[in-house]
Amino acid sequence: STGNEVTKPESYDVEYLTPVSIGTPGQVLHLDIDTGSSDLWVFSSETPSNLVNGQSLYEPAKSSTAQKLEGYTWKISYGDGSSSSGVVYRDSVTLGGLTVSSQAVEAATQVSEEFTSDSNNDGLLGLGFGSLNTVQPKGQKTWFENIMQELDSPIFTADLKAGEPGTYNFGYIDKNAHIGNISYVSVNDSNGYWTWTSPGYAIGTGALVSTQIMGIADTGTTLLLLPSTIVVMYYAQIPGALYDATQGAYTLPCSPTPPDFSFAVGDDGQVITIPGEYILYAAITSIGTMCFGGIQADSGIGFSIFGDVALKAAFVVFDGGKKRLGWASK
Ligand SMILES: CC1CCN(C(=N)N)CC1
Repeated sequence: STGNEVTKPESYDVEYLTPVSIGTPGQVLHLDIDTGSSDLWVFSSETPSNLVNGQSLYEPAKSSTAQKLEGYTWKISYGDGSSSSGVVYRDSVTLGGLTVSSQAVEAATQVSEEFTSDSNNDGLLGLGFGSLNTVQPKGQKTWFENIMQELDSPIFTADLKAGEPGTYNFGYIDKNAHIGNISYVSVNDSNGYWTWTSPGYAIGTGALVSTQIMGIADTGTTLLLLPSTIVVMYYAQIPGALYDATQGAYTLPCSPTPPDFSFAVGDDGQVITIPGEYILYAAITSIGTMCFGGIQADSGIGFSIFGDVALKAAFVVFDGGKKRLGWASK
């Protein structure tokens, strides 16, 4: 089988939300598909109403196929300091027309302020590796791990776009969605993420700098987080760019358009070029002409993060069968 689903950007492409149907009859929630985590959790009838602010709720009591996993709990915290926790059901979950009949659905009984204030986001659907799943006493498989063997090919692809809807495909590669070759690189899943190593980068029209950049392909992170040395080099090319200690981030003039940023993939010379305009992430209102940089340092994380700023410049194949990533321009 194969499937596909449209995913829509929130403002500033901060995240992309995808319709997912849970239970019988189907309850449609809009979830943040996140290759950097491995829990499928949702706002629910068990989320205290003071923590709910417009989100759609999963109501297991209204699903004839919901089964409570008695004594099972989950608790997760994300890179940005947000967190959630709760209880666990098994129920039918359909994404892109593909149904997993018994998927662990984690119902939130607690969510942090960041989630309460994000009224369009009804929860997360993790597509990292199952080793990251937080359910106790037994970790649960992701939706992709559960559907994989039904798929024509054990893969899914991400085609995120700047300021417009993109697509997640399951089980096949849409040749019309990419330009030129797909270059594949091996994935080390030992930390549960889609971890790979880029062999180098280029700034603007400059020559490729050969250096290994180990990072994760992460649809759930908004920006491109790279080693500080590279980030300093990039913003040094931009008059007026500066590290704003109050924001804890690099900022740059919103005009002119800054240089493109390219990263290499594989040993066949493939590069993915991020247009400079993607690096003008958002205007910093109080200062007016200054913008928040779409490239920031990965300090303290231990690896780089190829988040949406990078992913929306590429067609990316997440190959669960061969544990590899494929990158193509589009
Ligand atoms: C290493 C961190 C990357 C960002 N995260 C995520 N996409 N869920 C959390 C983990």
